[in-house]
Amino acid sequence: MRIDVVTIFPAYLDPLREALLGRAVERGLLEIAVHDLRRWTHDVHQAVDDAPYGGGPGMVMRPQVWGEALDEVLPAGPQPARLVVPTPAGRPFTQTTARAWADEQRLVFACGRYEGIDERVLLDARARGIEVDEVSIGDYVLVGGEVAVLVMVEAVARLLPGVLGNPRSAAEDSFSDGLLEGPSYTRPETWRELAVPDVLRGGNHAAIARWRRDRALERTRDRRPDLLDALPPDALDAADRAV
Ligand SMILES: Oc1ccccc1-c1ccno1
Repeated sequence: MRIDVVTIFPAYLDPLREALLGRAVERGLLEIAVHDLRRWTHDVHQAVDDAPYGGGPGMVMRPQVWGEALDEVLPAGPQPARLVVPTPAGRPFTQTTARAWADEQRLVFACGRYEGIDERVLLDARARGIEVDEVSIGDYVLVGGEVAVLVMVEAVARLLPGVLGNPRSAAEDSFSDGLLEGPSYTRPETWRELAVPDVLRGGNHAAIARWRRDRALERTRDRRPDLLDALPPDALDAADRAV
């Protein structure tokens, strides 16, 4: 997969070169290119924004600059690329989104700032046959899209073959079965007079699986009842419903 990010703050994306993602890039599992949007300005001030039509606070990012940038980064014509625009007004980005995007050949992220990007940039991209997703990483407002891109790129990249050391990690993490993951423990057996649950040390794999499922159901019911409501009717068996 190739990922392109267009931003006025390229250094914000430096964490993509670190740790797990950095190693994935070095191993050729992933290609990441970060582009400074100001490269496509032509004025001495490298202006990327202007006052909003209709008035109101803040500034809007100029279509000319974004249009030239995306013309270069996302050439015209049918192509297996998806343009992702993080915005508080977007559809929710979820693990389901991450799984779907992990199958894409190319993802291009447009980091908006200020009051956002002129709407015509997205209309023009769609008119050029490009899939455009406006997505939100949560119900809160950031200063710009860069942090949202870091979140989404990590969520997608960890699902790519070979990126995680153990593929079971992605298959068994939270949301993989529609539930939140339950509690985890490691050595020592007792720490500050707190003991690891006996069942986890007993070696009975069926009992361990049941215990973990029960804790996941309890946690999901307590913290995210909406996820339980969204499960398909046959997702919970009688033992689950008894929890
Ligand atoms: O609040 C934002 C500002 C700019 C770009 C994205 C966001 C955002 C907020 C939540 N998800 O994305």
